[in-house]
Amino acid sequence: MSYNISRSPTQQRTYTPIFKLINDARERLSKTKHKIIVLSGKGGVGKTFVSAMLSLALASEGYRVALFDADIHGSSIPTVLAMHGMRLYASENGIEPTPGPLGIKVVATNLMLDSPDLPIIWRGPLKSKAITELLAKVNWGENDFLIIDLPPGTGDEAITIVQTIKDLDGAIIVTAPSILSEVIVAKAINFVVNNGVKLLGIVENMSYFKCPKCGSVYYLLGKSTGEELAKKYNTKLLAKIPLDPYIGEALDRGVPYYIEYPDAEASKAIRELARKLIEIFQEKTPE
Ligand SMILES: Nc1ncnc2c1ncn2[C@@H]1O[C@H](COP(=O)(O)OP(=O)(O)OP(=O)(O)O)[C@@H](O)[C@H]1O
Repeated sequence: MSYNISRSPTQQRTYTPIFKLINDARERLSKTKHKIIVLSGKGGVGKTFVSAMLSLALASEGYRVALFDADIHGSSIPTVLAMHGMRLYASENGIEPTPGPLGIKVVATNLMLDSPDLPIIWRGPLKSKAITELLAKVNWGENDFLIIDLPPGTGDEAITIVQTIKDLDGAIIVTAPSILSEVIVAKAINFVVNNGVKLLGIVENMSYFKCPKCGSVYYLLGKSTGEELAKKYNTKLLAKIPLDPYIGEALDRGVPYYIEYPDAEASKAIRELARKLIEIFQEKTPE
C-alpha cells in the first residue's frame, strides 16, 4: 500500500506508511529463527568485531546466518569481513543481502554507497526510517540466526530495532575492562530489560593479553571484572575474549580474523560463545 501525495505534477512522490514498513519487516523476518542484538554502552569495545566473528563461528558450525549492520554512521561490518568492493543489489524479491565469508548474508549501509569513505549525514528520524525500510525491503529468506550489530549507546537505531522486531530473542552486551564502569553497563542492561528483550549475557572483550612466548597473562586494560558484573546483573558471562594484535593485522591485510586464525585463543573464545548460544536456543546440529 502506498499513497501519492499530490503537490504540483512535477513534485509528486509516493510514500509508504511506516506501519506498512514495520509489518513488511516482521513478515520478511518471520522465517528467521533467532534474532539477536549486540550492543554496548560505549564505543570502541569491539562490538562490531564480536558480531562479525560470532556470525562466522555460527556459520562454520553449519547454521544459516544473516548479519545486519545497524550502525548507519559507522558501518564497518563489511570492512571487518573483508568484503571490499562488494555491493547490495536489488532483485524482483527486494534488496538481496550480499554474501559474505562462509555464505553469511550481510546487509550494511556501507554496501550501498558508491564509496565507503562517503559519510552519511542523517539525523535520527532519517536513520530510523532507513533501518525500518531496510528491514522491510531486504529479502532475508530463511535463517537460523540474525545478528544485529547496533551502534554504541542506546539511541535511535537501537530504539527502532527493538520497536520494529518485537520478537527479538535476546541481547548480548559487549564490554571491555577499561570501560567496565558499572554505570555504562547498567545503562545498556536497563535498555534491554526495559524494552522487554531477554538479556542473554555479557561478553568481555579485550579481557587480557597472553604472552605467546611465556604464556604469562597481563590485564593490559585493567582488572577483569566480567564475572562480578554478570553476577551483579544476574546474567551470564558468555565469553572472555583476549587482546590479540593479529586482529588488527588481519584487518589491515583484508582477511577475516576468525577464518585466518581459527586456532587463536580469541577465535576459540568466539567459538565457545557461538556454542553457548546454540545451547541457549537448544538448536539442533545442522545436517
Ligand atoms: N580482542 C581484541 N584484540 C585486539 N583488537 C581488537 C579486539 N577486539 C576488537 N579489536 C580492535 O579494536 C577496534 C575497535 O573494534 P570495533 O570496531 O569492533 O569496536 P566497536 O565497539 O564496534 O566500535 P564502534 O564504537 O565504532 O561501534 C578495531 O580496530 C578492532 O579490530
